[in-house]
Amino acid sequence: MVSISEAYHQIIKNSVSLSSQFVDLNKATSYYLSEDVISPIHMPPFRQSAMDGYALNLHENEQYNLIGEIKAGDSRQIILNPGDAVRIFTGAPVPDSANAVIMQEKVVVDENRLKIESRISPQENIRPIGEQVQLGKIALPKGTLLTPAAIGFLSSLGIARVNITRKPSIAIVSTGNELIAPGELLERGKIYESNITMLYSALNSVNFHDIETFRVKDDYEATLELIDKLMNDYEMVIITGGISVGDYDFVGKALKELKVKELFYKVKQKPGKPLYYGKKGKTTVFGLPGNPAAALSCFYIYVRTCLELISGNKNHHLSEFKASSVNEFVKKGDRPQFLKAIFNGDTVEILEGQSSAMLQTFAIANALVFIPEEVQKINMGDVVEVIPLPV
Ligand SMILES: Nc1nc2c(c(=O)[nH]1)N[C@H]1C(S)=C(S)[C@@H](COP(=O)(O)OP(=O)(O)OC[C@H]3O[C@@H](n4cnc5c(N)ncnc54)[C@H](O)[C@@H]3O)O[C@H]1N2
Ligand code: MOO
Repeated sequence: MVSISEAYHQIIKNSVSLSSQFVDLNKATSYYLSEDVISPIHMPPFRQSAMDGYALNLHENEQYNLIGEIKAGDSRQIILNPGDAVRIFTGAPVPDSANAVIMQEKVVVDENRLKIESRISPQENIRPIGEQVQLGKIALPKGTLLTPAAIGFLSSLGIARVNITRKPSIAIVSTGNELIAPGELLERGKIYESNITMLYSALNSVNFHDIETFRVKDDYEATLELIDKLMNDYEMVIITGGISVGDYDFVGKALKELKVKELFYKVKQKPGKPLYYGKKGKTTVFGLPGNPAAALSCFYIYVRTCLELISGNKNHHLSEFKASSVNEFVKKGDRPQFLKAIFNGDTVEILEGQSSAMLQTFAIANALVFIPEEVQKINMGDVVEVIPLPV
């Protein structure tokens, strides 16, 4: 059995970025850049007006001669002498001979004469060439998450394809004779399968979509055969159930037989003690406990960390939040615990019903509270560590 920090460290040590691939920018959302993007242009590419108003060649006096107009998209240069003004609009190119733009609200216009009604400084309301980024400089560094803002920014530089770190192909497997599908008759001893749908949804919620699902009975040969095939066909295999010590828990035995390198098995934590992590060739395998709430906790803490790292995220942190508890909690046993909770920014409520078989509490939680090994009791007002959950 390893500690939580040893387990986490093993994941950090063994999770290597997948290969990179060029994709169209409109397919790149939520991927990480696999290399620096160098700007192919100055942005903005020309001196741009930041306001609708008048471009001026400043002089001592408040009176200007209006000599023309420049709209957004125009390319012509107008030459202004000191005391000249041109009508200009937001985004239009400011003539080289103009040195300020005044908002139209701050002038009075009479035919071709213009009087400015407030002080104006040189370069006011002009966006200089390359203000955001200069040609040849790093626009976004390797490892940047391609959010809508990042995609928009790259688009503004005329970039249509980007080199991203790939995300893994993922197989989710449920094990168990007791599992039936929705619509099937709920005979005594059976339960509806929920881990596959839950993990599928959890993966989608953190932007992983290349997923196939599989079911296997508590049968050693069938388990061995399926895992063997999946380890060859997928880059990540997430198995739920059959990883504990019962006579019909065949996952550990199959992984051993298949010579998967065990990086850890069993973590001193609650829930999720029988968690397994291993690798064979290009494929990572997690054996999650069958108990649904334990499986989901392990997903958020360990599987997601691994997914982020192999997908090129260099800055993944589980939690940077602290909040004061609005209630008391007494820990049973000495294992560190991840507790389902509701976090509202300053305070956090630890929920009733923490059993690893219960999903109802998890369904209303938006965070996990971490209780370290040495803490036995949380008092009202104690500051605790909070891990927010993705929605
Ligand atoms: N003698 C011991 N027994 C157990 C130990 C132990 O240390 N010694 N650990 C317990 C803990 S902690 C956990 S967690 C479970 C984990 O067991 P498995 O990972 O082998 O999971 P199963 O036995 O297959 O199932 C456990 C539980 O979860 C339900 N389940 C499984 N798969 C699904 C699914 N896809 N959808 C919904 N529910 C599922 C299953 O029916 C069981 O109720 O072991 C303890 N035992
Ligand atoms: O580890 Mo189990 O998940 O405590 O019930």
